[in-house]
Amino acid sequence: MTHKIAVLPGDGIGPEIVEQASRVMTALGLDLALETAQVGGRAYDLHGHPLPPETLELAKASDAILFGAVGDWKYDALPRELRPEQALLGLRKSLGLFANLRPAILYPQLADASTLKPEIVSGLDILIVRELTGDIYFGQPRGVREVTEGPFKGERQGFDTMHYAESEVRRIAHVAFEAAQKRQKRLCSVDKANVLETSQFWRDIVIEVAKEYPDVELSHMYVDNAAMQLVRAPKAFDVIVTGNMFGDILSDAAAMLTGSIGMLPSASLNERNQGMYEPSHGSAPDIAGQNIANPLATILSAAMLLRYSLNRADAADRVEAAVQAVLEQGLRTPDILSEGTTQVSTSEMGDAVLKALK
Ligand SMILES: NC(=O)C1=CN([C@@H]2O[C@H](COP(=O)(O)OP(=O)(O)OC[C@H]3O[C@@H](n4cnc5c(N)ncnc54)[C@H](O)[C@@H]3O)[C@@H](O)[C@H]2O)C=CC1
Ligand SMILES: CC(C)CC(=O)C(=O)O
Ligand SMILES: [Mg+2]
Repeated sequence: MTHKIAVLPGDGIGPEIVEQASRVMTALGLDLALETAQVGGRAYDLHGHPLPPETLELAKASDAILFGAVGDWKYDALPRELRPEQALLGLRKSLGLFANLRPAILYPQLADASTLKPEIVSGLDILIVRELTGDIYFGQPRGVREVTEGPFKGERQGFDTMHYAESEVRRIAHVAFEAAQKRQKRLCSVDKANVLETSQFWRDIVIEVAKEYPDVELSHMYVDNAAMQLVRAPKAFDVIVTGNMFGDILSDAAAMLTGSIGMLPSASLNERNQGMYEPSHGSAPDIAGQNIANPLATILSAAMLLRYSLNRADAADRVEAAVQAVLEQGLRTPDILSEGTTQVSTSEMGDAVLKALK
């Protein structure tokens, strides 16, 4: 059976890193049909919208999506609905991709690349489960309004709305408990229940769901402390489950434990295990077009695609082993370069992974 994969490179470094991941997927010799479409600022330039209908249709009709990144400073003055980032939010919402899995693994070869001491990060293997289609990123109403009473009367005020429905919390909690069952059976739910009603509600529901998973040890942590613990003693975590905004922030922090944000892949899944796979980082306009971005997060995202959406754990293992092999050979893009290693470009890193594929 041919698997249809939508390839959406996007902006900035997106096309450079997705090219390498596409090459790796093609080289596996599987029955895959890769089809590319425009998304983000590039789609806005060409079609007047960051998520053109043809791109959305292709994504919906595919078994899985390989996504690069979107965004560039030059689009920041556009109305919100036309900004490149809306394409990503639109895809997540339209496809119901509520479960975002962000594994933060420190490959032993990169112990020196992390900004943290090797003893703090060596052996690190944590999984952040981020809710992806709710929270303040999608809550309505939002906007800018005039204040009509109180100390700020007459001023303009920006506002957003944070909310979570019970079913939204339940389904992401189930994903996280099930993931924990397959790992060290420890789940930490991160919230801000000491301040936010939404968070207290989140916590109450997670405690209810926990009754179905007596074999998983559940703990709770406020997000400010979680940010601190991630850099103080990250190995104390196994699986973290959290809301959309806290997960966005904590996963960037976790990325630095692995040496670089260029190493952190992600899978965004819906209830049918259809998925969008993308690096956790953005379009990095500061390094775009220079052939220096790290493509490994995208290549590892392709491995997650094979594992979760195509049920090809064997092929995923091959890709992950090839990434390990190139790191073992000492090959590094500038973001993970350390003493005694060899600097390579984005495309040379892709070449090396292809060569290392068994
Ligand atoms: N999933 C997506 O498409 C996301 C898009 N963005 C967008 O990306 C643009 C830039 O946002 P930033 O906040 O700067 O975040 P960013 O993740 O693009 O970059 C942050 C820093 O990490 C570096 N970096 C990122 N990926 C790298 C890689 N593969 N190899 C080496 N270095 C890498 C960048 O050079 C930069 O110094 C904005 O327009 C933002 O809205 C941001 C986050 C996610
Ligand atoms: C551009 C944002 C909506 C996405 C983001 O920062 C992320 O998913 O990590
Ligand atoms: Mg982010």
